[in-house]
Amino acid sequence: MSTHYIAGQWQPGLGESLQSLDPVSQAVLWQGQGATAAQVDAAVAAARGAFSLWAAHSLDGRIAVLERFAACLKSRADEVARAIGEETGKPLWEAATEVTSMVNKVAISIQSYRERTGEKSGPLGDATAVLRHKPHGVVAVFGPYNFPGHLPNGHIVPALLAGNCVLFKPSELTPKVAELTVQCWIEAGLPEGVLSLLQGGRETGVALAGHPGIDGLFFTGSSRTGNLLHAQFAGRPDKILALEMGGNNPLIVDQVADVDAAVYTIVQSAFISAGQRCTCARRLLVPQGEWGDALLARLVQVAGQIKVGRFDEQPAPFMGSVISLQAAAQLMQAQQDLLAGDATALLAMTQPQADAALLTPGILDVTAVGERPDEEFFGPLLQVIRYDSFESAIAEANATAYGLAAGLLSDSRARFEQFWLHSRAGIVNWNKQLTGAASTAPFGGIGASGNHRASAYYAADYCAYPVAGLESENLTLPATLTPGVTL
Ligand SMILES: NC(=O)c1ccc[n+]([C@@H]2O[C@H](COP(=O)([O-])OP(=O)(O)OC[C@H]3O[C@@H](n4cnc5c(N)ncnc54)[C@H](O)[C@@H]3O)[C@@H](O)[C@H]2O)c1
Ligand SMILES: O=CCC[C@H](NC(=O)CCC(=O)O)C(=O)O
Repeated sequence: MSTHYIAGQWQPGLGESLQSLDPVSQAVLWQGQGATAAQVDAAVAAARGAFSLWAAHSLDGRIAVLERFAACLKSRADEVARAIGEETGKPLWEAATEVTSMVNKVAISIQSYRERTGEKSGPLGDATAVLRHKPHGVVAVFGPYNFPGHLPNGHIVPALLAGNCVLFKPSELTPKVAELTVQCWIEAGLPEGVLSLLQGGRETGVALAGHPGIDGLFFTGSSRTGNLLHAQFAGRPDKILALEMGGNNPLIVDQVADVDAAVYTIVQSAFISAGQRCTCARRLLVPQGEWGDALLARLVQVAGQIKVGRFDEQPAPFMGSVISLQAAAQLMQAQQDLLAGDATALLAMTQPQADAALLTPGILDVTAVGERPDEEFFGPLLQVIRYDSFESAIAEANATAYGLAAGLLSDSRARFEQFWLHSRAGIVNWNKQLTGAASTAPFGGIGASGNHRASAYYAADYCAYPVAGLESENLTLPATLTPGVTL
């Protein structure tokens, strides 16, 4: 069984049994065994062995491999999109956009590498001041399930471009997409050992994160896991750790002229990917009063008509399933807990079939809930909070330990400027949906959402370290010697 790719060879796993399931039909899509600590050791050793040659490759040589990878993905786009749809449940149209993002990541990373971590030099006295960048060495990449192709790719592409060797541990819920991605790297001609694929869950993750042979770890996933990794890396300033984590993202609605535009933007913010994007709006802040009541009535009407269905259903649904029956059950429980604590269902989230992870959009008014949980409910469950002044809406928006994305829908520039000044988040949008961030911009959050190492366009920054130097072709005595030295 080809489960792991280690030292240029596909090999079976020797660890825990793994299966990935179609979240709707529960059909088995992939099965194998996770990588053991010994297999992690072998992959780290292969990467260490491959590092100096890969780092010494010319930049053009590494770019050529990346471009062949992008070409392979393009030629297998339908197959990869289908695997994404099957494993995550997201509709095919959306899975296709994920593959496009993966392809585009290559050109964007090359541009970013040159701009942010390329070479610079200039005269300084009788020498040349030179700035170059070097790769860290061997880095681990941990991916989440919600973008099983695009998000690990957002670490892997810039890491390889900078000359690092990579140990890729995808989410245990999406091994098939990871396998297809690695097949493309192999087809692109990546030298042996430069990239390994280690499938597995927590056990494999723990073995890899704690391995003394890695120089860094680039993580995208939940704040819970990210915090564990942060604690594990404490006292290790020699290792680089980039954490891209979750959010409890606020979206403030001001009294705007175009109600339908507001409703559409809220739907795209809260319910795309069945609410399984780190940037999804979790808290909708709506003014008290008649205008706010009318906006919510329209939102409930539109959200109640959203088409939910299997990833390959035709006509296409807007929302697919959540990742698993377990995730669906947890979300249903979260809704029940909120309702038990004084929330009101404006539109109850439902699970129409007990044996499928399809959920319909849910909208709860939680204004009356005394102690609102500052938690990320990673699914189609939107919490509404009514506010009485714009200042109190901003305060409410900031009432979170997270700080990933925040947005404002308002016709007033002055209000946007006030919001921008006071909001605490790495992404601050105005009259645009919170989701769908551009790869040509940095992407990261503050607070519990990240550790100040933004990804996307700024991923180049954590993939290489700067080396500054003073250089001169000849060693010469300076014209004036310092006092007290005679030659
Ligand atoms: N900020 C971002 O860029 C971003 C992007 C996408 C998703 N996310 C977040 O990711 C979460 C959803 O993804 P998920 O559920 O797959 O995240 P997760 O934290 O459960 O898993 C992420 C990865 O960590 C591994 N892992 C889990 N426990 C581990 C441990 N104890 N030690 C080592 N590795 C471990 C998993 O196997 C997986 O590969 C959401 O919270 C979402 O907001 C953030
Ligand atoms: O689920 C979290 C990420 C969602 C996505 N963000 C990006 O794609 C950032 C750009 C990049 O990483 O290249 C979104 O905002 O929808």
